[in-house]
Amino acid sequence: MELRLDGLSVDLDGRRIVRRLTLDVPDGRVVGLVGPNGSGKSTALRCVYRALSPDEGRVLVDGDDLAAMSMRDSARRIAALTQEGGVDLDFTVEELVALGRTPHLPGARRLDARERELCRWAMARMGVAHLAGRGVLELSGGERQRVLVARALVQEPRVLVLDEPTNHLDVHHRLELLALVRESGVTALVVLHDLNLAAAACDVIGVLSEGALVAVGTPEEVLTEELLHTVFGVEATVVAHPRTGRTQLLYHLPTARKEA
Ligand SMILES: Nc1ncnc2c1ncn2[C@@H]1O[C@H](COP(=O)(O)OP(=O)(O)OP(=O)(O)O)[C@@H](O)[C@H]1O
Repeated sequence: MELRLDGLSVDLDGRRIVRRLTLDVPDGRVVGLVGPNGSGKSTALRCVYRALSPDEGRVLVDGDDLAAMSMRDSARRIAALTQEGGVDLDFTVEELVALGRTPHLPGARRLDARERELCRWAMARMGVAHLAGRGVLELSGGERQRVLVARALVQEPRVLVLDEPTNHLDVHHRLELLALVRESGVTALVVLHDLNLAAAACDVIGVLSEGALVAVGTPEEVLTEELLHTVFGVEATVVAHPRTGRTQLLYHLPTARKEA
């Protein structure tokens, strides 16, 4: 299933936050959206999971305009792991994970045996099976994040939208999560701050700056020393990973300016 952001513009409080953003996520590919703080990444993603309607442009899923779909219909196709998808009700872990099935449950139907097995699989896959009976409010930030990923998995989405999914996760779980997204074959659009993780995990990277897409291509094409300097204001040396050959960045700490 392919996702297309087609000329999206978003105005908030009279300010244009996203400017004519067009970006394709081909079927089964992982596309990263990166950019400095405040460049409009989360705002663009919010249009995809329908927390916002764009002022211009459309979001297309396999050519179908999201705006013309029912919320339930789009929730069957798209799962989102968001910054605002917090948990404020005291569900147990297994209850929260089971809620991922909601878009697929007509009326008050209960989970069937396959769906219960799917929930167990997702909790095991995210390493939270041992927390099944615990209240989600008692979990650490990283545990909770992994529970939310398990909930997104049981939704069995064709498109996954992830806003900074590695927040709160230790390095092991960061790598596991991105490997899982890659292996799952799901079409994924993911906002990442860590450019080395983006380079390792994404087929294509789009770079937003002040709401506009200023570069798009493979990590190797996009993550140049010049772009890092002009868009992010950092100095870095671009190298090829000695084992995988993929682009990686070695950052230079800014030199402290000496007082005159
Ligand atoms: N509801 C809102 N009302 C007004 N302005 C908003 C609103 N939400 C976001 N903004 C502004 O839009 C701009 C882009 O915000 P957004 O969260 O999309 O950026 P981002 O690229 O995801 O940033 P970060 O990397 O810091 O998470 C920011 O200047 C922000 O202050």
